[in-house]
Amino acid sequence: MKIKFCGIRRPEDVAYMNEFRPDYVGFVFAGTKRRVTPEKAAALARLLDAGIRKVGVFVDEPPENIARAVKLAGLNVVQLHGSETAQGIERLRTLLPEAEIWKAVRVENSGSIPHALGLGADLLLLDSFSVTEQGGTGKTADLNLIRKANLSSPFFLAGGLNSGNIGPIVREFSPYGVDISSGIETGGVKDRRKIEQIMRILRKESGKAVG
Ligand SMILES: O=C(O)c1ccccc1N[C@@H]1O[C@H](COP(=O)(O)O)[C@@H](O)[C@H]1O
Repeated sequence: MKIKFCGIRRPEDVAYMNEFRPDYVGFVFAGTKRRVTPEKAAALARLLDAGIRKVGVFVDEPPENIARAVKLAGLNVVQLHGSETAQGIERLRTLLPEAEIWKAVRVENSGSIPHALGLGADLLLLDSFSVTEQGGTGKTADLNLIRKANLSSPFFLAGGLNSGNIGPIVREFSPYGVDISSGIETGGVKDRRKIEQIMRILRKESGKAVG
């Protein structure tokens, strides 16, 4: 099972990533408290272990701006967390033929996942829905809707995952990967102890069932 830690924005956060080595780290380019500029992401990316893949999180950003950030910071994956369309994704593929494209689904109702499956992304990332925020909410996704969707393609699971709930959730859903942001923070900043704790749980779970 792949592990992504999101919302990296300080050199200390990069040091924690290099120590615990998730598969992916995410830089948030949307206008939230975790936002970094492409230049800042590039500076942090230079400190990151070369074996960790870099994800850029964007919300309804024009494809040309996304392409600029990807090239500047050397990102491997684009995570689209807004209401992006199939045409937007097609345009991104033309601009960034090498990048993986993930579509985040803020799971609101039974139509959310089927709609996203038709957009042509490489992978879906299932997150919680909120009227006021577009991601990084710390709120658990609607697991009943995810259960009912019975997805047959690999997906990332996100939304309020933390050391208290992640074990049973990954056991039930066997996601391709998990994405955690709020659950490894204390007082709005990444917390080394929480990262260590969650890595311990995920390594144990991977050894057990998820592979
Ligand atoms: O983290 C953010 O601030 C953010 C802002 C806008 C869009 C997405 C964002 N993060 C993504 O949100 C999910 C869930 O995060 P959490 O664990 O519930 O805090 C995750 O995929 C982040 O990449």
